Amino acid sequence: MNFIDSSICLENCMLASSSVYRRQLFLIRSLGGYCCRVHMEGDGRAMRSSLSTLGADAEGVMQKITLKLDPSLYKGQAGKVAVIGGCREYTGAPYFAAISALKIGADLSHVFCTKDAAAVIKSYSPELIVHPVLEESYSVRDDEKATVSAKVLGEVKKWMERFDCIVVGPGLGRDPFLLNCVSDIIRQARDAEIPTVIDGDGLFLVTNNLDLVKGNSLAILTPNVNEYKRLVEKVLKCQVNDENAYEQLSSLARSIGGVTILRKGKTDLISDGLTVNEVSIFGSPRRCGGQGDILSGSVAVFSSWARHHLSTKNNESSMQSSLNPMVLGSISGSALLRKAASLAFENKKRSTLTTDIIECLGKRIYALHFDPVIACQKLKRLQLYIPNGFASFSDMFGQNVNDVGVLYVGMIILCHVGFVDVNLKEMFYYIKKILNYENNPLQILKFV
Ligand SMILES: NC(=O)C1=CN([C@@H]2O[C@H](COP(=O)(O)OP(=O)(O)OC[C@H]3O[C@@H](n4cnc5c(N)ncnc54)[C@H](OP(=O)(O)O)[C@@H]3O)[C@@H](O)[C@H]2O)[C@@H](O)CC1
Ligand SMILES: Nc1ncnc2c1ncn2[C@@H]1O[C@H](COP(=O)(O)OP(=O)(O)OP(=O)(O)O)[C@@H](O)[C@H]1O
Repeated sequence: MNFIDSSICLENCMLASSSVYRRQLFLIRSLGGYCCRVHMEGDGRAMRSSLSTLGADAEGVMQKITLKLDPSLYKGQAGKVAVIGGCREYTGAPYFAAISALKIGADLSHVFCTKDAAAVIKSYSPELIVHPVLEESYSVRDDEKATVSAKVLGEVKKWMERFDCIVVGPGLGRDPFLLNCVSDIIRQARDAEIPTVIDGDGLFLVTNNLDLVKGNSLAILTPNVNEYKRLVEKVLKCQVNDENAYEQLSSLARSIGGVTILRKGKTDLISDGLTVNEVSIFGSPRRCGGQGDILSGSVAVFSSWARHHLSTKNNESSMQSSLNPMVLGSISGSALLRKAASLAFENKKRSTLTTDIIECLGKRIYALHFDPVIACQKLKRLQLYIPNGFASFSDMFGQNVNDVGVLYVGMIILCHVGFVDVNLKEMFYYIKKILNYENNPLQILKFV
């Protein structure tokens, strides 16, 4: 009997000893990885597994893959995404997904929806590029269907290759004619090798037509509790088994040919069939509708950035190719949504709505770029400006130098991330980061 500390949930030892496994483990850790403890029995089967993931680790992944703001970039290089969704009933969902992508940092965000939904979505935001191209059965005669369907596909095709990622499903509805057209769009994206996040009614569609995603490693499915249940029943022909959640998820992803699945819930679980990762950062106790839509928009942006990040690390190219950008994008999207939801809840409590969470996305991304080196430089500079700062702090608070130092760092951190956006728990996380930095001025402070 042995324990393996890994980011991979395995069904047999052969996989555990594979070079792919070891590479993934090494690389995920070097990206700020997370820890999954799988309990292996003598015959190599994973009998019981428990994951322990630190929020900060998922944040580390997010921080590494987040595209740096760079003056040499031109419009579009930070990401172009499209949401395929929005019908008579649902206009909020595609808006939430598309606007979240923009707020996180994508340059352009498109929505392909029905004519009924388009005017409404445009009225929510002038930032979105809205294409009123989808049709529902009620607006198309039977004899027109083939022509209309070809026209819809043609309209989307004109744009498809420009996108870094598409999200299919938020607020799509379940009209059979519309879903038929969307099936063609999913095939088109696959042919063009465009990463595709499938959410909401898109999952209803692919669960009944698995061939649409089977074997597509650029597809990410983001099922909620109902959608996951339907997928498990359809693919694995059994019930959801939470005792065996990691193995079941991994087996589901493998059965659909290596797609990435982000199983949403109290803890988000992410698997591409080879690895299982969890994100359990504290989010919000509010379960208002639309949070899954924010997630799908976020995952789209982060997956694009992860692909970019891995493709530009030339010196490590052979190793980097072992990492799945879809998994990294899913981890990051989940972490960001949860952190934004937690901040929104701090401000709005029970009245927290999806739009409040969206407003917190940017602040959360900004807080990510906390750099202990820069913070320490600022700290040193501040000492020059307030030469008696430490003494006066001591006088004021009657505390010893270490406490004063911590307060001092706390002040800098608060300045750095913008006073209101850091809760106490996070402040300690940042302070810890500074203390771990070898040139930190607190080393000097200890001797003052
Ligand atoms: N503000 C907005 O615009 C928002 C819009 N949203 C959008 O709503 C859509 C559905 O997403 P959701 O997450 O409510 O679906 P989910 O939990 O699987 O189903 C719950 C129950 O409802 C039922 N059911 C659903 N659709 C049905 C249909 N057309 N016709 C009949 N039954 C249907 C379903 O039944 P079942 O599938 O089990 O038969 C289950 O029992 C999706 O497009 C999403 O993006 C959300 O993002 C929230 C914010
Ligand atoms: N019990 C929970 N505790 C904390 N966070 C949760 C919980 N359940 C879901 N979440 C978070 O909310 C996000 C959305 O999950 P949810 O299950 O609400 O999706 P959804 O039903 O598809 O959403 P939507 O209303 O947009 O359709 C998930 O990524 C997850 O991080």
